[in-house]
Amino acid sequence: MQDQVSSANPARESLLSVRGVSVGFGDNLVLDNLDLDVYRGEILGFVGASGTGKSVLMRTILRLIPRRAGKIELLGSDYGALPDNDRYMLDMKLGVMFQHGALFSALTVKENIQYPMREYLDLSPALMDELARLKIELVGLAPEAADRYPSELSGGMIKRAALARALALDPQLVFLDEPTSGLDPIGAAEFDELIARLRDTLGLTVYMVTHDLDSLFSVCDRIAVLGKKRVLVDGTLQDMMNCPDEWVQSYFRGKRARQMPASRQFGKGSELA
Ligand SMILES: Nc1ncnc2c1ncn2[C@@H]1O[C@H](COP(=O)(O)OP(=O)(O)OP(=O)(O)O)[C@@H](O)[C@H]1O
Repeated sequence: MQDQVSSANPARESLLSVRGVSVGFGDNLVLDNLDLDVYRGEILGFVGASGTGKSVLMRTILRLIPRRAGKIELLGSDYGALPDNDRYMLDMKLGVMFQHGALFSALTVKENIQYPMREYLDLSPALMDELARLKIELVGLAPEAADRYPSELSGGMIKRAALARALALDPQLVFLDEPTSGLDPIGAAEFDELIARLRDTLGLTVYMVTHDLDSLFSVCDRIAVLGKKRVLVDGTLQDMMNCPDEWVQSYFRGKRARQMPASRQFGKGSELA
């Protein structure tokens, strides 16, 4: 692995393992020989300057974009090498929340949540209603939200409904693309708390693309920084502080970062320099 600063830990179970991945469009090589791990039970915050390829990597992991080289293992399996039925089972263990929610506008919240259930499971309408009700409660929406259409929801409610849909099949690993973007600071903090609670209560593993320093400081167990077409550094906030890269320094030691209250500075087992 080139000169990446890494906290790769063979003792922990990696639910997502990315090795030597390269992705490009024509002459534009966006990712070059990139390595990354996400470990069971953690919230990984994935950051990087605009246009560095955070969405491209997430879409590549989800097989929405082909890669030119490299290997990706999800929950210990190489998707491409699996028989169809095992791929189907693997898909069910992954949840995705795209930026802006991407709810189906013609479906109610309940119908949106039930969409993956209809696609992957064969359940009675009564059971699907009960499951949707539980997911709605889990993400902190009022029961009445079930019959509302996305156009009738606030930004925060849309995020929660999209999270409920991502959790519809009880996934092990959830991908969140900028989950707090567009929310006011209180709404964003509440959403962060919800994600942390789901990690703690459901043992959820979370891959979160974010620009939100609050989220990085308060709920992420580990951070990975994308730059120069690869992961420049990954680890705790302390690792970010010690990274000599100029962008990492200005991001984590810049004015916005210094304004963070000490009480919001980092979860599990790490301390600020
Ligand atoms: N479908 C595509 N076809 C061609 N180029 C693409 C495509 N998708 C992304 N790119 C290019 O890949 C690069 C990385 O884009 P990407 O959207 O992943 O950046 P990002 O880090 O997610 O940015 P932001 O933080 O602004 O969302 C950009 O140069 C973009 O133009």
